Amino acid sequence: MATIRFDVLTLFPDMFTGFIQNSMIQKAHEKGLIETRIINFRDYAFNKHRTVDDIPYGGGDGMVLKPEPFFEAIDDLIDPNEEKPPVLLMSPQGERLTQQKVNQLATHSRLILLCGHYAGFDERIHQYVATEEISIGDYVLTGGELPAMIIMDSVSRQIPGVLGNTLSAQNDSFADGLLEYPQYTRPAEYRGYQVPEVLLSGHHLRIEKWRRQESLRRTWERRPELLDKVTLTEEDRIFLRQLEDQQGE
Ligand SMILES: CN1CCN(c2ccccc2CNc2ccc(C(N)=O)cn2)CC1
Repeated sequence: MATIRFDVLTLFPDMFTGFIQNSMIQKAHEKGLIETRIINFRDYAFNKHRTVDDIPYGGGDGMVLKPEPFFEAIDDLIDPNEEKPPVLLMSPQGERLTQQKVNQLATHSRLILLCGHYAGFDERIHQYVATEEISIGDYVLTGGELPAMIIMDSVSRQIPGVLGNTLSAQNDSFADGLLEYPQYTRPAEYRGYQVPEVLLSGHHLRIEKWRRQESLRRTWERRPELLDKVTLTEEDRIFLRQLEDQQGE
């Protein structure tokens, strides 16, 4: 029994082959934790020429995705007696994707993702097919396929058992709201560039402290607005005050 299933409606199913085969999703597939169905919504364009798009009413450039294929596909995918799963429309006008949103999406057993192209979707798809709209960021893409893969990747990571060591999903920086601390590996010195001594010390408490402080420092330097949402210990506050004092100098 898969713990989550992704149904993706797209005109470019081949875009997903490499992504699915070369990611942890493949292993999760084999473990039966994740199922994916990539569906070409042109298969649901039952008009004579199987067209999925048409010119916009009111004039203007570009082509708009017709409602029919999406309504027909959803009717085929969703059993009317079942509770309707989230139908996510990937668009620049959507709610910004955050780790919190990802975690919430991961609680569902099924997600349907709508990938648009051309000039976008007929509004009736937004209104009556999609249950919510998601944007991966404030920039324009040619289609919703990459945003759909981002949803699949980020949500899959939150499914227990998908990542080998479940700890790594919980320890993700965004899980505690801070940016990730610096990582190092061998050699300890390379072209004169040294790995911080503390990491070679084997003192786990000192290493943990150093990592927490480096997460705080990096967040303070690059994304200070994230600090408002983080639960800080007294020790954290002391460290941040030191950073502020140093900046004052
Ligand atoms: C020139 N316009 C063509 C139509 N398009 C559009 C409009 C509506 C839905 C999907 C798309 C596909 N594009 C996306 C999709 C998502 C994102 C995101 N940020 O999540 C950015 N772009 C917007 C751009």
